[in-house]
Amino acid sequence: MALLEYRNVSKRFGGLRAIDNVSFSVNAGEIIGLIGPNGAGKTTLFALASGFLDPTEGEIHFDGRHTHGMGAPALCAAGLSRTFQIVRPFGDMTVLDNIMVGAFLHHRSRQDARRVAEQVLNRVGLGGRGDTIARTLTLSGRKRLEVAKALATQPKLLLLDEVMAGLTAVETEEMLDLIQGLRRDGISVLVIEHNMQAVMRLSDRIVVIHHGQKISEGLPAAVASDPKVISAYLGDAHSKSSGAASA
Ligand SMILES: Nc1ncnc2c1ncn2[C@@H]1O[C@H](COP(=O)(O)OP(=O)(O)OP(=O)(O)O)[C@@H](O)[C@H]1O
Repeated sequence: MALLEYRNVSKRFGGLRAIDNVSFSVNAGEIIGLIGPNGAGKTTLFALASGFLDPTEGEIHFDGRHTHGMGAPALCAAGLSRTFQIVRPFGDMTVLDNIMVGAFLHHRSRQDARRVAEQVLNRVGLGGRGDTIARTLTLSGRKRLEVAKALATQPKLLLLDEVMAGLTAVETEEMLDLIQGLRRDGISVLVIEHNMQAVMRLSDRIVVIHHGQKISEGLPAAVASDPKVISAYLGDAHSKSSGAASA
């Protein structure tokens, strides 16, 4: 069953068609990878699904509801939570207090929110760091905290925006284990990731966006050998290297 469904979605920013007639879905229990060159439209698709933006055309449905006009807080309460590419913890607060902010969505009492936050803290491998001031965490710790803040809202679907960027090989493996564990716990995942090896291993299916359009969708191996995908990435690399050469 589709948990999240983009139906012929377009989004214009003034004259720019950032998303152009995109359709795909995330079914319950799936991990879907969303890839594409820089500026392709991936973050805009996240913003559309999570209620930060509404489509100019088309519809998005989450858990059987048309999401237009719901806004981010209502979508989060309905079970869709996201992380941000730039990690932004409440820097002067402790790690546990950061996670409690998410837990208060469904729990009024401080005691209940704290209990949920402590479970999440252990779940993401930050057990023992609850009293640490958030801004003193390493990048890997801040990425885990970002996932923890989203998890504390007890989502059905988690949108993860580049949670492996900048991590070492070992930290990347740990993050892959964590995400696969979340799926085993019944959480579906849509992940934007530039680390190709990681996203190919993690995902059941991959959706490829280029210039706002979906150019490919399928099993990781099929997508990786799709000529349209190869050309989108090589074209992008080529234009970047030409830019670098002329700089
Ligand atoms: N609020 C906005 N106003 C105007 N243009 C925007 C806005 N948000 C995104 N864009 C433009 O929409 C296009 C898609 O951007 P988006 O950030 O979704 O790409 P992306 O695939 O997430 O890129 P990256 O991998 O570099 O993060 C870009 O051309 C971007 O400049």
